[in-house]
Amino acid sequence: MTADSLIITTLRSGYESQSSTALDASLARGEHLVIHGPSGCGKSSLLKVICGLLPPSKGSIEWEAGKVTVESLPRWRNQINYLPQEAVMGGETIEEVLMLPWSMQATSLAKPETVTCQNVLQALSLEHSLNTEITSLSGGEKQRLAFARALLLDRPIWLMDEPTSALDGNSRDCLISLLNTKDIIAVSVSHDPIWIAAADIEFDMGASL
Ligand SMILES: Nc1ncnc2c1ncn2[C@@H]1O[C@H](COP(=O)(O)OP(=O)(O)OP(=O)(O)O)[C@@H](O)[C@H]1O
Repeated sequence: MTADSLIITTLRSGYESQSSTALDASLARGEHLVIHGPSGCGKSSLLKVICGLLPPSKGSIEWEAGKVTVESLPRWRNQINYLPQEAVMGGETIEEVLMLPWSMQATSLAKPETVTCQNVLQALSLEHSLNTEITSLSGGEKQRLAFARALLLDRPIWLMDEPTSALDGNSRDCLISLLNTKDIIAVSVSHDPIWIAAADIEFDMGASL
């Protein structure tokens, strides 16, 4: 494992069944861990613990050779692209949504050029102008727009909850190919067998129930 590996040790949220196995994983750049299992077994809660949105009931997360603690949470959150089940828009137009991290000063990256924004939209087959109203987008388009913003943010760790739930097969395949080109660590929660098969490591939360 290299210094920028993500090491998850016996992690539990406390919302899973007592009999389920805790999560142990070591992920290097370029690797994707997928968490799957029956509805309600605690997948989203575990992902929220990895995000730092919920405290763990047990276990730890290590990144760049340091444990993620309450003190290091702000830095940890700056490493993460969190894509929750319901895509968070935070703006009225595509441009406002893409620029949310910059308008909230949540990143020190330079504001992307218009052409860069147009390129990420095109990479996700979003053929809309930047001033398109969000209310005119479908659920799948909103999900892809959240991915476009994540691409612009260019963070090393992507945490995705049901990333393909609103996508058709083509969009899902496009997203899998796109993620494979990125030098990121990905952890996702999914019920989608094709998404699960495309990941490098599987964690079946239902296996020990
Ligand atoms: N903040 C909370 N307070 C109380 N119970 C919670 C909380 N968060 C989650 N739970 C409970 O923990 C269990 C696991 O929920 P979670 O959303 O993590 O499951 P999941 O495996 O992701 O489900 P699904 O596949 O249906 O999205 C559920 O019974 C849920 O009601």
